[in-house]
Parts: sequence; C-alpha cells; structure tokens
Amino acid sequence: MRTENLKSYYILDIFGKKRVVKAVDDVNISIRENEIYGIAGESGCGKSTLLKALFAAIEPPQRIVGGKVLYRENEKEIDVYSLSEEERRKLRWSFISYVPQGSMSVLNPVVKIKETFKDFIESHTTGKTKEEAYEMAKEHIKELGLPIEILNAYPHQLSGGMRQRVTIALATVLSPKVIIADEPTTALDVVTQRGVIQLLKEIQSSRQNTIILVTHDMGVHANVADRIAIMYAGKIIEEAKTEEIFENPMHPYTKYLIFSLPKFGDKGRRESAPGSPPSLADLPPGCSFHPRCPHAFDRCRKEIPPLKEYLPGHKVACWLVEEGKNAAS
Ligand SMILES: Nc1ncnc2c1ncn2[C@@H]1O[C@H](COP(=O)(O)OP(=O)(O)OP(=O)(O)O)[C@@H](O)[C@H]1O
Repeated sequence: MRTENLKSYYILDIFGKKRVVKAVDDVNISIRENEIYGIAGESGCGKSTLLKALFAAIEPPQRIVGGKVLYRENEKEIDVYSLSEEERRKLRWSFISYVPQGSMSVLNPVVKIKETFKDFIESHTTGKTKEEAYEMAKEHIKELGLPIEILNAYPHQLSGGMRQRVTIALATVLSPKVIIADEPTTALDVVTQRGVIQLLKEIQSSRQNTIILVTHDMGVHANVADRIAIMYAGKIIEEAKTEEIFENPMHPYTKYLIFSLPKFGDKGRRESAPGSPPSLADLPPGCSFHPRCPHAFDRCRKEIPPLKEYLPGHKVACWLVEEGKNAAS
C-alpha cells in the first residue's frame, strides 16, 4: 500500500473561528507486501490520525484535504477515497483491519467474547450463519494458540494481555492483507508486551500479510519492525530499515529518540529533545523541528525540507543533511 501526498486535517469551528490542525501533512509512504512497517514519534505528532486515514475510517472533524491512499488488491490499485462509503466499508476488516489502542473499545463488556466474534463475523461477511461464524472463531483461536475457553469468558474476566490478544484475534479472523495496529502494547507490562508482539509477528510470518505498527516505544520497533518511519509534527522526517535507523540516525530528532533510550548497565542520564512539540494548528515556518534543534541554521527557519533519499533506502527531511553540515549527536 502507499500514500501520495496525503493530507488529513482536523477542521474545527470554535465560536465561528476556523482552526486547522494539520495532523497529517503531505505524507508519502510506500509499504511492501509482507513487511512490518513501524511508525514512531512522540504523543500528538499525528500517528493515530494517519492510521485512521489509512484505515479509511475518518469522521468529522477529521478530513482528507489532499492526496491519496492506495491499496493493491489482485494486481489492481484501489484509490480508497475515490470509492463510495459502502465500498470502503467492504474493504475494512476483510482487507484492511485495525487493532485499536484499548481493547475495551472493541470488546463489549456485557457479552461473552464468542458473541462478539459471532456478531463481528456475521456483519462483515455475507451468508454466514451464527453457527458457521462460531466455528470460524474457534478455528482461528486454536490456530493462534490461544486457549479456547476465552470464547466463553466476559472481557473483564481476562487479563489485559489476553484481552489485547483477543482484539488481535478479532482483527485477523477475516484474514486481512493489511493489519494496522495503534499502540497495541501500551499499558501492558514488559513481559506481557513481549507476548502480544510475538503473536503479531507469528500472524505476519504465517499469513504473509502486511503490518503497520504504530508505537512511541522504540524498543518495540527494534524488536519487530522491518523498516521504521519517524513522524514529527504531521510529517515523516526519516525512514529506513530498522538496523539502519538505529545505527545511523540522520535527523537530529531521530538521534534524540534513539540516544534517549536507556541502555543496559548505563546509569547516566540520557538526553531527550529539548522543549516541546509545536501546536499542529500553529506550526513554525520552515522545518517544524527547528525551534528544538540545536543545529538549526537560517534555511531551517524559512524552508520546509523535503523527505529525500540520501543513502539506499534511507530517507531524511533535514537541511543539515542536504547541506552536508553533520550534526554532532
Ligand atoms: N478529534 C480531534 N479534533 C481536533 N484535534 C484532534 C482530534 N484528534 C486529534 N487531534 C489533534 O491532532 C494531533 C495529532 O493527534 P494524534 O492522536 O494523531 O497523535 P498521536 O501521535 O497518535 O498521539 P498519541 O500517541 O497521543 O495518540 C494532536 O495535536 C491532537 O490534539
């Protein structure tokens, strides 16, 4: 799947005054089949907004104000926002699916898990009876190696980690080609996190589908992602293979993200980026990171740097890189 100059804004009317939050601003990504593509960046940089746009599930005040979201299905490219709402609805869950941040937003607390599965399968497929849907759910739960008894449980009877696994099972039961996961491990302890990530990895390798994984946790990305995109203030500012991002980060913001990670046996304080991210409704001119960048020079304050490939497969949007002014890390 890929995007072409995708722009998705929140257009708000506050007491007659228009406010535009540029949460996804000119994003071009190209995700391969069978890959795990990680998207990282601090809170509020637009990650969830981008995912909602990719999942074709946007609601006002979010709008697509420009660009395209394109999926490839049977050698044909589908331009998601040129489809009717009904055609988009058909694409969701069976072709593109979504694992949300909190499991409770998809699991109904007052019904057993099996009922959620039956209703879900029934409403997103045609001509399946409740009984067939139940069989399909049992088969899928077994295939994922999850205990079959969970189907008879209510969500509150399961641990947070198991609930998240159930959410993943639900999102994958119709064998989607693309799975979009939004912070699937946030709020889980480290050991549980590992299990949930392992499950996603297993699904990807056995079913050969594509996973787009959003998390602010660079440690999780290091473990699972094939490639990583770093997002800052609504834009992708760096993209490369995972090892390359960790070994050779080029954007000063990426360097902060990576060098602020705690290292084993290291007791010293690690530096995170100074200051705070800009308001997406009132972005600074030029590079959005320039007010926080210790290496910013004149051009950074005036012109927006384009995302450009400097090494094979390694793209960066930074004037320092363009002008060969190597930033000390
Ligand atoms: N419904 C909304 N109306 C107006 N602005 C919104 C809305 N939802 C999000 N925003 C704004 O859009 C920007 C991007 O938010 P988004 O949730 O996409 O970021 P994020 O990177 O996913 O952050 P987090 O990790 O905290 O979820 C933020 O400035 C946020 O305040």
